Amino acid sequence: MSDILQKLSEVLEARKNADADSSYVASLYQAGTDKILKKVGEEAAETIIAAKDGDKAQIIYETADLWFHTMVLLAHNDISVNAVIEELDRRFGLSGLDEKASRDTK
Ligand SMILES: N=c1c2ncn([C@@H]3O[C@H](COP(=O)(O)OP(=O)(O)OP(=O)(O)O)[C@@H](O)[C@H]3O)c2ncn1[C@@H]1O[C@H](COP(=O)(O)O)[C@@H](O)[C@H]1O
Repeated sequence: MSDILQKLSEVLEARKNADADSSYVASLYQAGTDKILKKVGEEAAETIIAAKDGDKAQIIYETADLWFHTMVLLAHNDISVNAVIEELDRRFGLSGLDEKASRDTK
């Protein structure tokens, strides 16, 4: 895992014991799943708009917001970022078309 994802994961875990008044992440945990999901949805929509506009800097900025809020969602569900990385690793080299074909025959 990249160093920043590892370091951010550790901060997100530590924020489970933080005060919502002094931490944005703690305030999301305190607000609960619906608030976190709302932020994930908003950031996904903003990423889509940036991509439609063809603004590369804005796509990077909004994708960082989206990844960050997705990581908060994972942490809130006690799922490590490594679990997602392991899933991507498991899929590595398996064509999406082949994977879909194997599902369609089941
Ligand atoms: N990477 C981030 C990060 N990316 C985005 N954001 C925040 O996510 C929010 C994005 O929401 P919006 O752009 O919609 O802004 P907003 O209108 O203020 O949000 P709402 O009031 O609608 O919730 C902003 O408040 C950003 O500051 C982040 N907040 C924190 N981090 C990381 O998380 C760490 C812990 O943060 P705290 O818990 O606040 O200490 C920080 O040190 C950073 O490393």
